[in-house]
Formats: sequence, C-alpha cells, structure tokens
Amino acid sequence: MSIGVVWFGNDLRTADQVMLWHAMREVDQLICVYCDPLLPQHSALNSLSSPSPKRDRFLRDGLDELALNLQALGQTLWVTQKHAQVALPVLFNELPITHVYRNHHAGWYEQQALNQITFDFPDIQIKQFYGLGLFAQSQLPFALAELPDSFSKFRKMMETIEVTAPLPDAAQLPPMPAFSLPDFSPWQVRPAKTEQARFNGGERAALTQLSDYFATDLPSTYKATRNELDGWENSTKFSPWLAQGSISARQIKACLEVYEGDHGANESSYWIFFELLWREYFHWYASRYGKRLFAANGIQQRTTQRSFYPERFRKWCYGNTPYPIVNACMKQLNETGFMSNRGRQLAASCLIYDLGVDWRYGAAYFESQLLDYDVASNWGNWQYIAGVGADPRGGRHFNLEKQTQQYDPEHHFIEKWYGHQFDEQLDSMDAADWPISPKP
Ligand SMILES: Cc1cc2nc3c(=O)[nH]c(=O)nc-3n(C[C@H](O)[C@H](O)[C@H](O)COP(=O)(O)OP(=O)(O)OC[C@H]3O[C@@H](n4cnc5c(N)ncnc54)[C@H](O)[C@@H]3O)c2cc1C
Repeated sequence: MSIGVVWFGNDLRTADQVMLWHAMREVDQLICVYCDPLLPQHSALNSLSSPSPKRDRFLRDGLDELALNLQALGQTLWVTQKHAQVALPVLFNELPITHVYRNHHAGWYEQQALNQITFDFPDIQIKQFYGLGLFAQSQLPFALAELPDSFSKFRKMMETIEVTAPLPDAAQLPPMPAFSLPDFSPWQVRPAKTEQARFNGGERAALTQLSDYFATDLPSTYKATRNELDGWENSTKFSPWLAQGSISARQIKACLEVYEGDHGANESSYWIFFELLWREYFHWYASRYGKRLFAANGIQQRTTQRSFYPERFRKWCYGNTPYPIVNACMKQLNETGFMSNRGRQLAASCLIYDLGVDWRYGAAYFESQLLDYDVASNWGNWQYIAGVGADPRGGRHFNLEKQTQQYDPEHHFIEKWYGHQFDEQLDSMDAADWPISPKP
C-alpha cells in the first residue's frame, strides 16, 4: 500500500498540475495538504510584511476553488496553520507515507522546509517538480551556480528552448486514507461571493482572465501599452494568479502560441513571453542566491545606504510625499492591491534615491500589499532598482518630473488618486531630532 502527500504552496490549481498527475499514477491513497502558519493572523497588519486583508481574501478565494476542484476529483484539501516543518512530520509519523509531491519553490524559506523534510524522512520518496515556471532545472543550459549575471544573457540562452505544453487534466484522484490529527482540518469553503472584484483569486477567475485577454487583439499592441500607469487592458494582469499558482506560466505560453497562430506573431506578442522570461529569471535567481535575496547589499554584496526615516517611510507608504506621481501609485496600491510595472519602478526609485530609505523596507511593504506578491519577482526587482542585484547599470534612479511628463502629462492619473494632496513639509524633525517649524 502506497500513500502519497501532495503538498500545495503557490500552485493552487488542479489544471496543469504535475504533482496530481504523478500522484494519480503512483500511489494507492492520497492526502492533499496546504500549510500556512499565517492563516489565522492574515487580517491584522501585525508586522510590516504580513499580507494585507486584500491579499488574504485573494488567497482564501484560491483555497476555496482548489478545495472545490479537488472535491470534484474525489479528494479533500487539508489545511494546517502550523509551519510545514512542524505539521508534516506529525502526519508522516502517524501514517506510513511513501511519497511526497511538491513543486520547486524559489523562496529560501520554502526551500529550507523541503530540505528539512527530505533530511528527516529519508525513507519517503520526495518528488520535486517544476510546475511554477516555464522550465525545469534540467532544461537550463547552465548549472544553477552559473546563472547568467544579467537578464539579457539569460534571455538569449532561454528564448529558443521549447516550453513544455500544459498537462491534461487529472480525471480522478486516489482516495484518502482515514486519519485524524488535531492540527489538520479540511478547508471550509466559504459561501459564494456576491461582490464583484476585479481580482478574485482562484482557478476559475484565472482562466477567465486568460481566455478574455487572448480573445481580444490586445496582445498585438501589448508592448506599446504595458508601461502605462493605469488601465486594465494595458497589460495582461496575469500576475496575481501566477503568484498564487491558480494559473501556470506554461498555460499562458500555450495560449500565447494559439493566439500567434491565429493572429500572427509580432514584437508585442513576443514581449509577453519576454516578460514571462523576466519572471523566470528572478525565480532562478532566487533559487541560486537563497537568502541573499533579502540582504541589504544584495547579490552584488555592494555597500548601500541603510538609513531609515520612519516618517518618510510612513509618508511614502500612504502616498504623502512631495512627488505626486508616486503618491498616486501608492494610493492605487493601497486601494486595489495592484500597481503597474512603471508605477512600481517609480515608487521604488523614489523611496531609495529621493527619500533615502533602505530599499528593504519598501520591498517589505510591497510584500504586504501586492496581490501578486511573489518572493523572487518582488525582492529581485527591488534589488535591481537599488543597484545591488542583476542590473549591469548599477541601479535605476528615475527622474520623476520627466516620468510624469512622459506617462501622465495631463495629470489624469495623479488626479484620479489625489496624488497632489500631500503635506507641504516632508520631515517634521531634522537630523538632530529638533522639530522643524512648518513653512510659513
Ligand atoms: C519594485 C518592483 C516590485 C515587483 N514585485 C512583483 C511581485 O511581487 N510579483 C510580480 O509578479 N511581479 C512583480 N514585479 C514585476 C511587475 O511589475 C509585475 O509582474 C507586473 O506589473 C504585473 O502586471 P501584469 O501581470 O499586467 O504584467 P505584464 O506586463 O502583463 O507581464 C506579464 C507577466 O510577466 C511577468 N513580469 C512582467 N514584468 C516583470 C518583471 N519586471 N519581473 C518579473 N516578472 C515580470 C509577470 O508574471 C506578469 O504577469 C515588480 C516590479 C518592480 C519594479
């Protein structure tokens, strides 16, 4: 008798799900689990990078859908609020588990958790797959330790490698063994929502966005519009679903190929693949550099300023700086959980270079607020702008006036988000902590 455990993470889907595909063939019984120690605290912003209520809702949508989709395949989603390293050993000691299925996660902590389990349970077959990105590690034409030091080099090496097509759907999953453990409970699906949000988590909404986007001509003009600060149609908006894994990068690539077959490929449609390669790059970068992703000096180990001005940081978070375009972007983020790529670049550059704050505080705030928070893409992009990451130019300081001229010349975006409303004076204390009198 073989018993498998499918261990879900940022891959909350049943379609194109390599773990289920293998488990279906290899084990007699199966348990599907999701471990999230943050679940009970999600709605309280109890530390800087704790998920916001919006991201918490998006995650719960994803878990609801996954539970329902697993149910349709004869399975149950079990959830524990303990860390995987704590909860899974209890399960493995209770039942004679023979196989564990897990997708490779680029994040340091996720990798540590898998390493610990692999070390502690040498008799269990731990099967790791590459279901989060476009490529498996075996497809990389270099050893991970030799990851190219710039995206351009990486792209040139990877763009001609064939992306594996998505897997067919699993038809039926093996049954679940009987067990009862206090730390595990079946995920309780919430009643269907009536409110209509632009971003609803889960596989159904992800697939709707995928088919809606490729049903238009938008991919053919994507490159010209993707830098806009606003507008649903100006970029794909796939990122939140990609981040929770309710859609796979391979599913997007497959739809893109069908689109190009029907409409013809052009530079714009190619650029969607180009951007997915950026995501891919940062994922391998995070895998390669581990906890250096979070280090102040980055992967470059280049000394950077580490100053922290609490008042400036707070003002940046709430969109109350002397830079209207950044204020608008931050208010958009706080209100919607989303910000355009251009907006993220400007907000990050402003915090680091105009406000003089250590980049890691900004990365942590984005982590808490972005619906599409992805450890590799977020911390990798912040390092890039701070000049301690994969940027051969050594950092990006944007001229906010010029950027406003270029991307919001009529101030429509700024006005929409009240970016002009800010305190006259940035600091209320000087460097020696003396109060600064307000300007007359
Ligand atoms: C400071 C900063 C922080 C960021 N944090 C995140 C994050 O936590 N999660 C995240 O998914 N993206 C992050 N990005 C990258 C990018 O801003 C978003 O992926 C993009 O804006 C999402 O919108 P979209 O899906 O419409 O993107 P599109 O323009 O439609 O791009 C298609 C897909 O390509 C990928 N992509 C595009 N640009 C990038 C990029 N620069 N880096 C990595 N992948 C990219 C995304 O998966 C995206 O969904 C960050 C960028 C910056 C500058």
